[in-house]
Amino acid sequence: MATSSNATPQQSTQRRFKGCAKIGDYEMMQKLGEGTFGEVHKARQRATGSIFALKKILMHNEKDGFPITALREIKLLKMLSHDNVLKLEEMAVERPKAEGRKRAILYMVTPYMDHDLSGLLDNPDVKFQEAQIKCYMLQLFKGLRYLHDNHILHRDMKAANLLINNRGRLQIADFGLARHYDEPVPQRGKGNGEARREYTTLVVTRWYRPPELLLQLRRYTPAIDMWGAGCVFGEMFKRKPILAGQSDVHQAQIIFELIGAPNEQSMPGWNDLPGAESVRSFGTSTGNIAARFRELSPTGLSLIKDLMRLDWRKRINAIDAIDHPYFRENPKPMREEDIPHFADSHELDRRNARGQKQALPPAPAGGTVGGGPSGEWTGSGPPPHTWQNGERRYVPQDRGPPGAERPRGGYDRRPPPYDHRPAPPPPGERRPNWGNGADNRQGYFPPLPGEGRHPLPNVPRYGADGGDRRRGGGGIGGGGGGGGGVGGDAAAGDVYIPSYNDGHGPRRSREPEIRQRRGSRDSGNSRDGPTDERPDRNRGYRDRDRDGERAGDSRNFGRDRREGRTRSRSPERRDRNRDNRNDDIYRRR
Ligand SMILES: Nc1ncnc2c1ncn2[C@@H]1O[C@H](COP(=O)(O)OP(=O)(O)OP(=O)(O)O)[C@@H](O)[C@H]1O
Repeated sequence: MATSSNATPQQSTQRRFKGCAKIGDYEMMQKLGEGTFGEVHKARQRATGSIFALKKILMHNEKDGFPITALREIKLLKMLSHDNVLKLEEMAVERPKAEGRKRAILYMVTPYMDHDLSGLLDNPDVKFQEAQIKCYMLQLFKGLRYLHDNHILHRDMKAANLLINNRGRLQIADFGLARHYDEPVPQRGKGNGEARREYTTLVVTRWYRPPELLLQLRRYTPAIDMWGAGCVFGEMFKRKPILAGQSDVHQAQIIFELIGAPNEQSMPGWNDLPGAESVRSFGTSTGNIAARFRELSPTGLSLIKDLMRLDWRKRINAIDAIDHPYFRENPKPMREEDIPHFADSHELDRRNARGQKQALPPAPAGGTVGGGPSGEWTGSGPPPHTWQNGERRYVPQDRGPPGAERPRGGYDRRPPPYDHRPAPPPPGERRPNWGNGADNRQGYFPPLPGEGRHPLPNVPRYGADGGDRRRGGGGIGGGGGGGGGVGGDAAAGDVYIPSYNDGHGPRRSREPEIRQRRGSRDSGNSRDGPTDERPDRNRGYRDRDRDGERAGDSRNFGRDRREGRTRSRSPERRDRNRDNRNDDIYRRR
């Protein structure tokens, strides 16, 4: 009989990516989730009876072609193999039929996971014990250590992207925003280092977005994922997102209320970041994290503080987080097999249970965080930042010098001298081939619009006008510039506008119209204005789509693409079409 999660992660990580199946090989059972880019369905493989999750890659507008985020996710997941990273088993294709659809629909087939963390925390029947939280956090850190060690930034760390099964296994999912990290990987006891190249700041769902991204630091590091892990850690205790900002400015405000306002000591260089202007008036809060997390022991509090350090250079890395004393004190982390079983809980189930068709509105202003001083140490024993041990453990004070300077804009395919290549993977772990000597990382992933170099040869690009187009006059609301830009040098132009020569001569650059559109958006403080206030399900705001819009990519995707499409096709008709497509896949049962 098919049980849930027949395809165990352990087995699945050892199985090789198979290739492409037909959608008819699967029997659709129920919808598990829907996001900006995919709809996830539970399905039974007819031949084996095993249960899988099929993520249908939504093409909001067929003319736009295959979404670049899906392409990235597939490429990455095919390469990765770790117990705490969701495994892509195969792709399944649904061929076009005679009803007018020209393109095939593609599905990513992954092991079925009984819960996502967001759904689980939202389930009133589920109570987490601290030992269980420790077990999940350790697994999360192991997954992150594997990703970071392999030069991958996830860039969308949040509870809804952490999948859990009834055998206590946690896996990181949703790699649509992930990308290769072109810098030295984090080292034990040395925080997350510093980046030399620039990336787009328009990543990470707002409620989980770190302060440096809100202030538009482009040279960010794996520390952005560690901040998200800190938010998830807190969320497991509070059972709801701990920093539910209503706008980017508000997000920064509630972060500084919780952690303390930035200063040269707590966040060196913050004042020079493009978004600093908007937060200068926030006052001098000393933070209230100790009061907010009274349920945590001093070491637990020290872990959350280490994860949520404003200084991204000193934020704890995944290697050191695994070794944190919190995991050695009682209660000890529960063993995976001892974690109780729960009824399947996915974010969508919870939303349906509440009868919500649309996502919840975000928390009201200042609703969940803030009020009350007390950033000071209130626990018994020594302040957490002084802990040390004689072993090779986390030593917050000793960060060491940053790595050697890397030539700007360089796309040297040779391993740079500072590139600490990871040790060979343990049995059962697969690494992307850039970790195995074949350093083809550049061009491996198609860049999101606005960052990196285009992987395809001979595709002309526009927008490299030499100007720094960071918008917004230094305010958070102005939106960040895109990362890399042409040739990876954001300063040389952060607008990415591919022009596809369709045989009718070169397309005109859309730059003028983009400038115009930007101008109007900027003046309206658009990132915080009503047009941007679109809840991402009930988990904050999805920003990956802004990459597309911001960059003025003719292949605009995500929200903006859908908004564009709304002009010609009503939301009702769009929903009807989607429902029809769903009817179609379920009819095959
Ligand atoms: N393998 C799986 N097993 C069970 N549920 C899954 C699986 N993969 C995804 N889901 C469910 O579907 C939801 C959305 O999945 P995912 O985040 O991959 O899609 P997305 O379109 O990228 O969403 P988002 O817009 O939030 O990024 C998850 O939160 C989870 O509830």
